[in-house]
Amino acid sequence: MTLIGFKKYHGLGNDFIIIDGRFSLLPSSIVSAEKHLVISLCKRHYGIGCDGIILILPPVAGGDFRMKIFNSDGSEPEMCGNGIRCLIRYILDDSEDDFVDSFIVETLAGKIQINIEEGNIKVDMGSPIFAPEKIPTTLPINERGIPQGRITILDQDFLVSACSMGNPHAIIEVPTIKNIPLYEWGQKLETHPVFPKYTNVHFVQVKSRSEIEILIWERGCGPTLACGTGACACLAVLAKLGKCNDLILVKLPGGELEINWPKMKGSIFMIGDAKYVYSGSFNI
Ligand SMILES: N[C@@H](CCC[C@H](N)C(=O)O)C(=O)O
Repeated sequence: MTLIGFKKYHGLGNDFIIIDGRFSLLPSSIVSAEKHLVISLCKRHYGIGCDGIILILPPVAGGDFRMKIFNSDGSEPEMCGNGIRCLIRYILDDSEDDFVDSFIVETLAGKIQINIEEGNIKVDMGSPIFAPEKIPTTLPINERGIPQGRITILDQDFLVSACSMGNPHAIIEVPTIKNIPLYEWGQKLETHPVFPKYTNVHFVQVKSRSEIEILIWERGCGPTLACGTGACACLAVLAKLGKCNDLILVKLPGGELEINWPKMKGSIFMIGDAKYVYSGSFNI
């Protein structure tokens, strides 16, 4: 049996256990994230309980470290906005050097630049991707350059827009997010065939040109309290549709994020923090 230490962090209630593999080799069942192990650790009420597991690993492509993340169903997404803030908060808490305020994290979605500004974590989330084959989606591009189309599930018709922030997102504007049957609709939309690698799903209420509120169903997790990549994808789609400014406040069930896409060109920036919850260990 091997004892594995972890620390739990959350970003607006999107919670992760972080396992640090920078300085010692982790057992192969952890690094390859054996499905049954991830599922049992993430299971609420029966396991530690979290939306996902983050491994911090030595860099392989010139970054400071590498993030490997697993959803609570054991699948491996390309990127996670709240997760990367949790990882950076962990690094800052763990470090004795107060002067480091810039990091490069390697992810499956590429290298992510992070800066610490006035105690907040500012993440360069990269440019939104609208090319259908890169999301991937079979939805056709509309006149504003967004993959968009109608999807019918459970006798309901939805106008769905798609965008990738390294991982796929489906965005559906609704008059109000109250009374959305998230479990019924989320599951069906996540696995709809127009998204061959499945998708994260966001129901969005536009409150003004500078404020939106979203309800989230995450790929491989189900409902979560926040989704950083999703908040960026919502801004990208709504800004391109001419419905919001390039700097907005995104209200999520777990709190608020400031998202900025300066002049709608290049990278989107996400500003927020993450919090330590507790430490523990488990045997495998
Ligand atoms: N919560 C995340 C996204 C995590 C990955 C997602 N479930 C996927 O499969 O793409 C975030 O904050 O971005």
